[in-house]
Amino acid sequence: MPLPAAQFHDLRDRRVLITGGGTGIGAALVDGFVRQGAQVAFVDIDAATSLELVDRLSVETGYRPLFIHADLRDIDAVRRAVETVAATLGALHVLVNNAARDDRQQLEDVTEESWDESQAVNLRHLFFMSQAVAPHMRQAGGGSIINFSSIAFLLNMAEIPAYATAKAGIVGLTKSLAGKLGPDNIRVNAILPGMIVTERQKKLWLDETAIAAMLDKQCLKRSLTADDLVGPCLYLASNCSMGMTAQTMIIDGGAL
Ligand SMILES: NC(=O)c1ccc[n+]([C@@H]2O[C@H](COP(=O)([O-])OP(=O)(O)OC[C@H]3O[C@@H](n4cnc5c(N)ncnc54)[C@H](O)[C@@H]3O)[C@@H](O)[C@H]2O)c1
Repeated sequence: MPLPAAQFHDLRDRRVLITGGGTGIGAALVDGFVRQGAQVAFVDIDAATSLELVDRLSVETGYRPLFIHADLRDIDAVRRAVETVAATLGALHVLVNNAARDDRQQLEDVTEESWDESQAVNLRHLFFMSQAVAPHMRQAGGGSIINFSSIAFLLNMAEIPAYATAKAGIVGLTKSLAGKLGPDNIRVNAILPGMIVTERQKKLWLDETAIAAMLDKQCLKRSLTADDLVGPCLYLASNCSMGMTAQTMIIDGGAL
């Protein structure tokens, strides 16, 4: 199903930073913000795929998003990325904290190291990204931070104890940051996707049986794709949602 070509005119020239923008939902978001005429930067650990995206968008739209190759588990690299974006594009208006890695693990196999690794890749950088962008958003007169959580933490899924904990933590983080940053006109909201059929999901976890089981739960009887997240994210970034902060938006085809 093609995306409706909605334009959020206030997003033109807005400076936007997206984490994990190289593939999956993040790549659809980079594409979506570029097509709004925003100035887009993204961070990813996967340089090859990210540079392919930059080249494709450059050919298709004439705009080259700024790609920063960094590992978000490294908090110094997180801070450097924000400073690079601010120095190159100017003070940021929008941060989309999207990067994550939904590794499966059995209860008995979780170690202290694997637990900390999961929180580092799925939770910690969202706080430090937000901390680093807040002064730039204040300078810009306000901003919007959009944190990607997941409905997975509400589904009693046995094989993702650390990931589910991180995704639940993102909702708490969103509400705390919204309370702190609201007086500076910085809004903070979370998106909880349901089953989104991306290349990685198809390769690792989503066989026909898993897709059929989720479609059975959904009200909408089609698989959602990365494009289904673009409109909600643009809306949360735009002033169209200017009264909305500290909220969670569930995009799951009605699975919950
Ligand atoms: N796909 C789904 O079904 C689904 C469901 C619920 C929530 N989500 C959430 O949506 C967001 C995007 O998911 P996705 O399915 O597109 O994931 P994905 O794995 O396809 O993409 C994640 C991106 O983040 C990057 N990344 C991972 N670790 C990184 C690191 N340490 N440093 C820098 N970049 C890193 C990856 O290279 C990749 O480009 C995630 O927060 C995920 O938890 C996805």
